[in-house]
Amino acid sequence: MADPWQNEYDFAVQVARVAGAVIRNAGEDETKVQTKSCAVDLVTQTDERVEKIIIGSLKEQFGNGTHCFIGEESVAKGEPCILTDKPTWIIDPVDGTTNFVHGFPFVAVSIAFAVNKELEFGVVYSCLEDKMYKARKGKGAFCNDEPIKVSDVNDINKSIIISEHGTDRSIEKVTKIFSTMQKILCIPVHGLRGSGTAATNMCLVASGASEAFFEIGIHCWDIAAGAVIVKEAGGLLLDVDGGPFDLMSRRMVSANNKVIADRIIKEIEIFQVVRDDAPIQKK
Ligand SMILES: O=P(O)(O)O[C@H]1[C@H](O)[C@@H](O)[C@H](O)[C@H](O)[C@@H]1O
Ligand SMILES: [Mg+2]
Repeated sequence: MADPWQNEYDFAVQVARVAGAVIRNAGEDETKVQTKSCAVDLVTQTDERVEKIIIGSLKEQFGNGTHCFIGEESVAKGEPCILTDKPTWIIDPVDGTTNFVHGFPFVAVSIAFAVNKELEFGVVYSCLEDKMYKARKGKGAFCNDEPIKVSDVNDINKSIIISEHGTDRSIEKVTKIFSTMQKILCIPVHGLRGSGTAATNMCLVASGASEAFFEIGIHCWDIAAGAVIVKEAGGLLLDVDGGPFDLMSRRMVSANNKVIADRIIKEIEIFQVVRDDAPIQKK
């Protein structure tokens, strides 16, 4: 049988490359900051422009009305964030907006595609490094067309773990986040890292540079593409309580193997976040 989503996959790679070039070439004016949910949740003209370019091209190519779109900036403007069974594109035009604004050199375009609520492929273009990560369900994961795989480290004491502190600065959440990081650091692990972009963090796990990345408070567009890439590189995804991974829950552990994942999960202090697909008035 012909591969049903190959055109979509190939096109997503092309669009991500175009989007990455727009980000790389953004002028000073296009890095001027506005804020969204709070003073440290940043957005620029570039985030909005790149999302329009991506969704515009996808609609032009596959625009017979059958495809749905969940994009970070569209959702910020009130579009629904509901994953249905329909073919759905899940897009973060600029993952690592804070990095982008500051010239901190990790910024990614993240494009995923789900059908029947199952992720079919993911593309993460780390555009300042010019690294194109991609994976298609059942077909392996690649960086710049070279196969990648997760690390084979089983010993937590020999691991590098990635986490992020996100944009919620309530003292209760920040305390839990740093308490978790302290406990993990003191296991001890070789190191704790964070690139400032969830999509890139997941690609670092997929390519074996880090054993695990976890975060509470990320959104589906930050991690959907990375989720396919980690899985196809031989890794796994779990909820922060060890249960099954739920893309809309804003909680995620991605790891090279179950031994490392379980050891990290033991230390995670969970706090409440509102699901991506919660009714808008409750957000
Ligand atoms: O908002 P963008 O798209 O830049 O993405 C987020 C990152 O991906 C998170 O890991 C990170 O923790 C932050 O929440 C950051 O906002
Ligand atoms: Mg993001």
